[in-house]
Amino acid sequence: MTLTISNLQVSIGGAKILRGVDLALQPGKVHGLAGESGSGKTMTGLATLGLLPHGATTSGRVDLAGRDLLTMPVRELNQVRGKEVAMVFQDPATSLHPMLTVGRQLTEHMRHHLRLDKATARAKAFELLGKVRIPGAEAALKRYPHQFSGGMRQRIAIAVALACSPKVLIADEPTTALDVTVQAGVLRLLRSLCDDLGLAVLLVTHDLGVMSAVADEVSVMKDGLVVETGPRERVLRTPSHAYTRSLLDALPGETA
Ligand SMILES: Nc1ncnc2c1ncn2[C@@H]1O[C@H](COP(=O)(O)OP(=O)(O)OP(=O)(O)O)[C@@H](O)[C@H]1O
Repeated sequence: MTLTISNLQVSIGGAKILRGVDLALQPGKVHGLAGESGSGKTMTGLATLGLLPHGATTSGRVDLAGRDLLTMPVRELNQVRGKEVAMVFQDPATSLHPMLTVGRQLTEHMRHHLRLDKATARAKAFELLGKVRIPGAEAALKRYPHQFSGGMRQRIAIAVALACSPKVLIADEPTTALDVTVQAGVLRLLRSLCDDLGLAVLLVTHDLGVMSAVADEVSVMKDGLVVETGPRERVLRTPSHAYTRSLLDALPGETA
């Protein structure tokens, strides 16, 4: 399922945050979205879920299989969220409830959206933990988020996001809060989920190193606009925009 953002403009309290963003996500592809802090990466991700801050005014189109998510009634949007488009945040604590077991969090999501009975949901939760490579899934279902390491928690948050088999996954700085030694594992996981499940992934990151490790396509944002977009090798090896070049110059080593 393709998600296409066309001429997306977002204003909050008179300030223009996004000034006409165009972006297309394809099934089975990781689309990296880079750019400096405040350039509008997070807002672009939130717009795809109808999660913009209260009072935001929008124009343009966020098209998911012929439906515009910007103008969709809230009830319908609640169905799309989680079920068709899901999000993973920088801090897994944002998506995981500290007082509920991992099993409960995985199964409630599925029981609500997919109307699964308890036993079926539990079997699916077990399977999901295997998919995100959490060892000892049976025991893990009974534990609480704080009983896992940061990297494991992010894997669990990814499992929760995938519980209802969404077609689009927005991952906003999913490895930024993690120790460098576990970052690569989470990125590899996202890559393989994208390939195996045919997910369309938007990977928001300020880190071009992360981008070069997993993205197929790369877009670079500056001041609320996408200033450059294209296949990873092209954008990272022969950038056409001065801003992309300056981001690359700031990197310590070789990329792409
Ligand atoms: N709730 C809000 N209300 C008003 N303005 C906001 C709100 N959240 C963010 N902004 C503004 O929107 C702009 C874009 O922010 P956004 O978080 O999308 O940037 P970003 O590229 O994701 O940056 P970062 O890498 O720091 O997360 C910034 O100027 C920010 O100050």
